[in-house]
Formats: sequence, structure tokens, C-alpha cells
Amino acid sequence: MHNGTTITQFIIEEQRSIAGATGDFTSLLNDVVTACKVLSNMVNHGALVGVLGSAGTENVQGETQKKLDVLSNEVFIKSNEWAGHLAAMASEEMDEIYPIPAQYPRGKYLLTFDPLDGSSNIDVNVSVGTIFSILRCPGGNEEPTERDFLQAGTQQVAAGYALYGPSTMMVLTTGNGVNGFTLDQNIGEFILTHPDMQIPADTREFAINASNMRFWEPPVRRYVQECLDGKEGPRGEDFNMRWIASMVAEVHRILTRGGVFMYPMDAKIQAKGQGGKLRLLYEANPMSFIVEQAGGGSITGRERILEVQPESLHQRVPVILGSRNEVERILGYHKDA
Ligand SMILES: O=P(O)(O)OC[C@H]1O[C@](O)(COP(=O)(O)O)[C@@H](O)[C@@H]1O
Ligand SMILES: [Mg+2]
Ligand SMILES: [Mg+2]
Repeated sequence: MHNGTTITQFIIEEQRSIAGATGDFTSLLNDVVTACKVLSNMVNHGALVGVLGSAGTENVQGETQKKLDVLSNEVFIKSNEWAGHLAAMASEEMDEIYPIPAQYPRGKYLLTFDPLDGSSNIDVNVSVGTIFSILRCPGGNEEPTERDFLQAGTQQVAAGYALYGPSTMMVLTTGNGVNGFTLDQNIGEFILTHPDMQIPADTREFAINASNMRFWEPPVRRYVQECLDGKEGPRGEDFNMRWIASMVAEVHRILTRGGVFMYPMDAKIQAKGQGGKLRLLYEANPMSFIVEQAGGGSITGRERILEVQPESLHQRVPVILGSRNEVERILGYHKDA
């Protein structure tokens, strides 16, 4: 598929190869793409359209919501509830699932999303994004329930993210490799610019919030210390460090040049009775599907994230993902420990 292909053409082409494809999936993805274009425009205009700052409300995670967390959630709901492809949606910003209202037809898919990822960076004009995942609704025509969403990541039909950075990009997988598209603001279309993205198996770059170091478990402390020891240490090579505090931007860097991203379990998170920092359905599962499709690895420290059986809508998990050989090394350190 040559560059210059629009994301719509790309999706349709892919669907043509699937026997029995009805076009529902293509049309659903196009509604998600439209929502991300609206958000790109909103984020780009920032203070000019009054979308910076706090909304003064709290979400189910106990976090203070930014105005853009709330607005982006509304944009996603409005763009996807009407077309008849979905049975229900679930969002990081909504306590309960959102069954498609009775005035609209219902469909066979479920959509989960983190409408605005990297919220702490909105007001300081650093890259943020949107993360989404598509599942089949197991309940058929029955009233959708929270239980319908509790599917392991291996069940995802598609996953993607939009990155609102110096340019707006969308990265997508339908289980057939990973492709990146750049928004051409002049024609308002995402164009294929990064076909078949592959994560290098090796890397000398790691990303972790080092301010949590004293709370880390021994395997993560060992791994990071060895990276910091560089040439003088057991790894015999120097490592570089990055931390953007927007998971979308970290994963995009890793898809582009390799690296390992860690938001591991730590004593501070444990003390709050949480299973991790990042959300399984809205962040960990879609990003793990993309990373694995690009040849990388994604674990909790102890197991493959895509095989974790979800128990609740807003469940959190430890996330360690990126260049395969480093992820396997970190898994080994956990086994040793
Ligand atoms: O503030 P910290 O500890 O650096 O955490 C940053 C992490 O939190 C997140 O911002 C959480 O996502 P949200 O912004 O969607 O809540 C991730 O994008 C990022 O990787
Ligand atoms: Mg997020
Ligand atoms: Mg968010």
C-alpha cells in the first residue's frame, strides 16, 4: 500500500480481505477517527477556545478532571453513539458503562477509551493523546452490562491512539501489524506516513518516573540501577532516559525508535490498595496490543498484560512494555526475585 493512502482507504482495503465483513467495523473506525480530528482541533486551539485548566470535578479514579478530560469524553460519546455499530461504551472518565441510548440503533461492538491521555501536560502544552480499543459485545441483543467489557486483551478487534503533538498522528492495529497516519490539516485527512511500524528488539533507552524510585520493587530497582551504571556496570553500555508523563507520547517514541516504558507496581500504589497506576481497559490493553503487533513485549512484571483477566471496569495494572529483549530481561529479573 503506497504512502498517500488515507486512513479510510486503508481500513476499507483491510476489511475487503475479511470474509463476511459488513462495513460496520469500517464505519465505526471512521467515527473514532472523526472524534480524534475534533479533539486535535480543540487541543491545538487550547487557551484560544478556553479548554485549558481544571473542570473542578473528580472522576471515578479520584483524580481532578481537566476541562479537556470532560470535553474530550463528550466528543467521543457524541461521535460514536448514533451510527448503530456499538452496544455500549466505557471510558476512563465515566463511572459506569454507557449503553447506547434507546433513540439510536445498537450494534455488535464495544468501545473503550481514555479520551485524553497525559492530562497533567495539557496546561503546559506538551503532547497529549487519546487511546481506544474495540471489542465484540458477547451479549448480542441483550442489554449490555459491565461484564461484557471484562474481556482479556487478546479479545481486542482493534486498538489505536491519536497523538496531539507537533503534528497530529493516529496509530492503528486491527491485528494485522501497526500503521501510522499523519493528519493533513489542509485536507482534514489522516494520510499513511508510517507503514508497518516495528519496534527494535534491543534498546539503550528507558522511561520511568524516577521520583518513585524509593517505592519500587527490587527487580525494577535492579534493572534501572544497571541502566544508570552504564558502561561501568554489568550492562557494559550507557543508557539514556526519557519521561514525558504522557503514555501516548512514550509509546509513540518506542514504536518509532525503540525503548522500554515502565509504570511498575510500587509500595506507594500498593498502599492505596490499587493494582497499578495505569488502567487495564483504557490504557494497558490497547497499548499492549499495538506494541505486540509491532514486535515488542508488554508485561505486568509477572505476566503478559493481554492475558490478564479483567475483574472490574476501572482496574489498574503495572505496565512494562517496549523492546522485546529488554522486556524479557525485566521479566527474568522478576522471576529471579
Ligand atoms: O504523573 P506521572 O506519575 O508521571 O504519571 C504519568 C502517567 O499518567 C498518565 O498521565 C495517566 O493517564 P491520564 O492522563 O489519562 O490520566 C499517563 O499518560 C502517564 O504515563
Ligand atoms: Mg491515560
Ligand atoms: Mg485520561
